[in-house]
Amino acid sequence: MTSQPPPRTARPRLTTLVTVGVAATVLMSVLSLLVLVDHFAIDYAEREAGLRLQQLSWQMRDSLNRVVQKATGDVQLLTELPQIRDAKSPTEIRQVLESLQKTFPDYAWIGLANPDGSVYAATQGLLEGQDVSGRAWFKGGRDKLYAGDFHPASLLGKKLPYSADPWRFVDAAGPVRRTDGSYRGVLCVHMSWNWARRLVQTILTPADQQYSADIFVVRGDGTVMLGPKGTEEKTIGSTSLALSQTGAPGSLKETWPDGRSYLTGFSRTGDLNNPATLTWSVLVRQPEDVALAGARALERQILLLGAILGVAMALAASAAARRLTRPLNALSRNIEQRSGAPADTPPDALPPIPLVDSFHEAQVLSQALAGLVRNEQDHLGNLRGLNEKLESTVAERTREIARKALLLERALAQEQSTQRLLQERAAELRAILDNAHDAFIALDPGGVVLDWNRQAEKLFGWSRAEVIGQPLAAMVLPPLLRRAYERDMRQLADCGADTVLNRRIELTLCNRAGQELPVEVSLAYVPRSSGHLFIAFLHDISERKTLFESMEAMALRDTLTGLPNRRALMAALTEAIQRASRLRHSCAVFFLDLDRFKQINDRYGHEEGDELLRQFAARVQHIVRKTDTVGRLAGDEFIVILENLHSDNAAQETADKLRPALQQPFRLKTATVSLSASIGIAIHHPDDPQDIEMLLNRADRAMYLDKQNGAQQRLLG
Ligand SMILES: Nc1nc2c(ncn2[C@@H]2O[C@H](COP(=O)(O)OP(=O)(O)OP(=O)(O)O)[C@@H](O)[C@H]2O)c(=O)[nH]1
Repeated sequence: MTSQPPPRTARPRLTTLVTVGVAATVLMSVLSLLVLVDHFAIDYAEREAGLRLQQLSWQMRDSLNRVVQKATGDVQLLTELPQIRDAKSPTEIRQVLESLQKTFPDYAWIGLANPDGSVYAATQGLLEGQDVSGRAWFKGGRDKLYAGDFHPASLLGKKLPYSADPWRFVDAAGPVRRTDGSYRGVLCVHMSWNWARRLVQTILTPADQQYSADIFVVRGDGTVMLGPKGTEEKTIGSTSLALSQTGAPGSLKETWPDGRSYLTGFSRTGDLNNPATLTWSVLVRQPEDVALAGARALERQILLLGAILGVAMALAASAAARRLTRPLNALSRNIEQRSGAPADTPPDALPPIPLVDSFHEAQVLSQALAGLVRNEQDHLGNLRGLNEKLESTVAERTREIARKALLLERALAQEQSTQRLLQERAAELRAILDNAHDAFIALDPGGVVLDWNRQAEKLFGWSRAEVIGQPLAAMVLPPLLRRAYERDMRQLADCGADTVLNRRIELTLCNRAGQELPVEVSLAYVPRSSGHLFIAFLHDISERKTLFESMEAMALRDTLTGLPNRRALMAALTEAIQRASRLRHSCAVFFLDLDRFKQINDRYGHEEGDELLRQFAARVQHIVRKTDTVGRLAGDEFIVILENLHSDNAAQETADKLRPALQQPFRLKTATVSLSASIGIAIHHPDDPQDIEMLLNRADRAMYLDKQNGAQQRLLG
């Protein structure tokens, strides 16, 4: 049998694995680098941009603060000038104001209002005589220096020359007092907002403008005073605005209402507690994609470089792997050719394993394979030899097994026949047991019933099913015998043999109804490997017992009179003298002999003689006490045993009672006869020797004397 090679599953080639592995490694490295760049470079770029925007915001804030400071400083300077304080005419004041306006053209209007609010003097005479008492600058500048927030021009806008941007002002005002201390009025400068627009141009470098940086100057109410086109004088709300209003400078990334993400630097101008300053939020924003453009470009370059590097490395790895696997492939092809060759190809006809020397590992592998193939051929040779030997051994064993199988088959057939025979024997035995006249009981050594035939069912009244498995003692033994039975069974089980085994013994058992049952038992012991067995055959001997008892009774009775015979009389007399000694009473024996009985026989025949004897016996029995014993000794001789005598006279008295009674005529079948009986009395006292022969002899002798006396009396009479 040739073993099939395991099915070949499709596996990737080494070249593919190396190429993919190198490409994946490079890709992983590039991706890791990208993650690092993203984490550090983008973060760095974000922080740098935020810092730059924050600095721009500070620059703008400082510039705004400076201009407002300058305006309030100029107002303070003017209010302290004597030409203003003590001027006699508006012209004097106008000259001073206009000369200041020339130095700073963004002062669109400078004027002095009287305490009642009418403009006293102003640059270019604008608004002179007009009432400005309602203006914020007038109210705020009456007592102290005051900076007025961004507002549109009202009256003045129409009087000032045309401007591309609408006129917007920021005011600075302060009180003017004459040198004598009297109140002169309020001086105000309207500063055009254009200066702030210019400021943005100076602060934002061309580079910042190119990168779309925007500056917002926002009033406290959120109105944009300065910002990119379209945003001015509109209200905005952003996190950076809210943060800047707290006074803390900083930068953050946020999404503006246009939906774009911006980096925003923020700060706040002025001082909330100083009315001579203005508090504005300065926000400088730059789109996030513009701010981080450098870092993103770096990211793309790395990705591109990584891709090029990956492809290059993968190609190089693929080439290297192909070069490495070439000798291995040659070896594989050779091995496949060898494997595909028919099984009976002689080893010399197979292509030899080529020795590769392109690199060390391939060289070692080819040498190892060549060695392996040599070893395999050697082993194959050995294996063939072993296989042939094994086949011959197997054939021999197969023959042996076939022979043994045949023997086994015969043994089985024999066994089956023996089994059948055994079953037949068992059936026969069962039939024999069930039809046996005796009851059959099988017991285990513990006295538990194992078998119980039909006769046993009849005898004891228990069915076979009821007693199998039950202890025998509980079923058939009278309670008094159980203990003795259990002891005997133990002895039997211990010794295996006993006096009761293989002998017939008589026992009294009881049946289901509790009636005693005399049985004759023969018990046998059967030693067995599966547990010893006691078997018992029980024969009901009730009838035999009854017969025996009646025979025994008959043996002790006189057949003619039914009285105890001689044998019974001897036994009764023995017991009577024993009782007399024991109870300390006297007893007496009467020896009765009919007188001339022979004549009755001779005259009337034997049957009439028998009848006379029966009537005589009945008459004696009738006269004495029930406890006294009357028996026939032989022929016409009778014995009466009187017990429990209180005195010797009592015996005589009984004899005296008997005599006349016995002399009464006896009615026979053919005649009526009268006769007498001679009575001899022998008394036994408690201390007399217990000798019944002697006692009877004494009574006999007394009877003989009595008979003689009776004969003499008859002769004399
Ligand atoms: N009918 C009858 N006669 C019996 C029986 N046994 C003994 N006899 C007879 O009884 C008679 C006894 O006779 P004896 O011993 O001479 O006594 P007897 O004739 O009475 O004479 P005495 O005793 O001397 O008066 C014999 O004739 C016996 O045959 C019996 O069973 N039936």
